[in-house]
Amino acid sequence: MSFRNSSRMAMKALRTIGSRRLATRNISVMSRNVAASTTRFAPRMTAPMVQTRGMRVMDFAGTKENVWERNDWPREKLVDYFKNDTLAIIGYGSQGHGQGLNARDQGLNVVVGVRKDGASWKQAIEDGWVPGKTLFPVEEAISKGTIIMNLLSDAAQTETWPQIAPHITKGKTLYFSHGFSVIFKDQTKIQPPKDVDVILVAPKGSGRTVRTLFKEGRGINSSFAVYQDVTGKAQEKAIGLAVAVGSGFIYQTTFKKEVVSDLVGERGCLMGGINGLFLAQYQVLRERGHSPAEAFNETVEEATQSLYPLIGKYGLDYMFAACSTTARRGAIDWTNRFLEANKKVLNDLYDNVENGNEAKRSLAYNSAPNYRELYDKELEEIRNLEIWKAGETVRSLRPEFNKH
Ligand SMILES: NC(=O)C1=CN([C@@H]2O[C@H](COP(=O)(O)OP(=O)(O)OC[C@H]3O[C@@H](n4cnc5c(N)ncnc54)[C@H](OP(=O)(O)O)[C@@H]3O)[C@@H](O)[C@H]2O)C=CC1
Ligand SMILES: CC[C@](O)(C(C)=O)C(=O)O
Ligand SMILES: [Mg+2]
Ligand SMILES: [Mg+2]
Repeated sequence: MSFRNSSRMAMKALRTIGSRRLATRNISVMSRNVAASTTRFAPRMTAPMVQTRGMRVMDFAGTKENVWERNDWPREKLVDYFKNDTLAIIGYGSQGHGQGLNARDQGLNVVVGVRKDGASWKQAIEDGWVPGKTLFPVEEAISKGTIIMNLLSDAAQTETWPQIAPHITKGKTLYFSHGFSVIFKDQTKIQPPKDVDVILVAPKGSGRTVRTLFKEGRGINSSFAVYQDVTGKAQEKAIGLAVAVGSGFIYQTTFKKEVVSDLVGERGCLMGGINGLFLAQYQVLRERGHSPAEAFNETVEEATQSLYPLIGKYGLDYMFAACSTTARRGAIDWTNRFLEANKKVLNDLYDNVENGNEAKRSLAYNSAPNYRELYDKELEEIRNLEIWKAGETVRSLRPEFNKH
């Protein structure tokens, strides 16, 4: 069987995976297919080492970590567990929208709290939240909620805390999707009351993806953490809420570790780093006489359309194996140069996250009343860079946009 056929079959097999049980069965079929030409690059699955109710201890490359999964929280159990609760989603940005709609679709009691007549208020109405019934100004929503899910922007959490705090009364649960407000409390002044559970569920992906994966019947990976456990139920509640808002697998962390890794990740590989690397390569190719289309195809289009999805599905070794021996030789040889250069930058970044400099910058910038316009201006500048203008044209040629 040719490599192309075997990898196509492997892709198809992966797409059909609907549950862990199905995956376990399919994986051996898939491995056989891929093995025909790339024996050492067949996808592997790690079996759970221990299975107690609801929690698995998994071996991650030699380190054991606990993982919870949504299969242990079927919808009936969720509805029963939270039957006396009202989830108050405060803020309706990317996460408020994804988490709120998912929890509502799971059958839980959910209300949304945002500034009246702001952009989020209007969006919430479009998504079917009803003013006076399920959509309220922030303080009113908090007064109705038993689980207060603070999904305002991190800067707005600081700004609104003096108004919000008095409504976080004994017996309620305070929920965040980021360790930011609590960990950088020297700057945010957010000190949760002592008599409430304080938990975190942080989806490891955009709120838009939280919603789309849920609608596809899948779930996003999320982290959870407990900062304060007054009831003795904080952990169980966090895991239940993680499932309610659309998580598939749920990993344990602390508020500190979540916020530090998150701020590093988004400034590094996920957003800032990749932007910098794309730009650097594109500029070098252009400065050395290559056309915009060639530079874009060789930098972004091939990455996102061909190679990175292979990493996502099967791992880096599989992607390397799918490329030429010429490419592999060069890629392996040049890795260390990039590793060394980037580790310096990433260590610098980590220090600036850990010492609070990044939090300070983010709070200052995002507290500006015109923060949206400021970003719009910067994003407009990015959109107009030659690399992304060239990208628009390259994308327009894709079959889905070019039907004739
Ligand atoms: N974006 C993501 O995918 C992820 C976000 N997170 C975390 O989730 C939380 C929410 O983030 P995200 O969904 O991106 O939301 P945003 O950062 O986009 O915040 C949007 C909400 O904040 C409100 N808001 C902004 N300023 C104010 C203010 N001064 N007073 C009242 N409300 C205000 C907006 O209301 P209005 O429309 O009225 O201005 C809007 O509802 C954050 O802690 C973030 O770090 C975690 C994982 C991923
Ligand atoms: C990568 C950006 C993120 O941390 C996220 C989507 O996880 C965010 O803060 O939006
Ligand atoms: Mg993140
Ligand atoms: Mg983040």
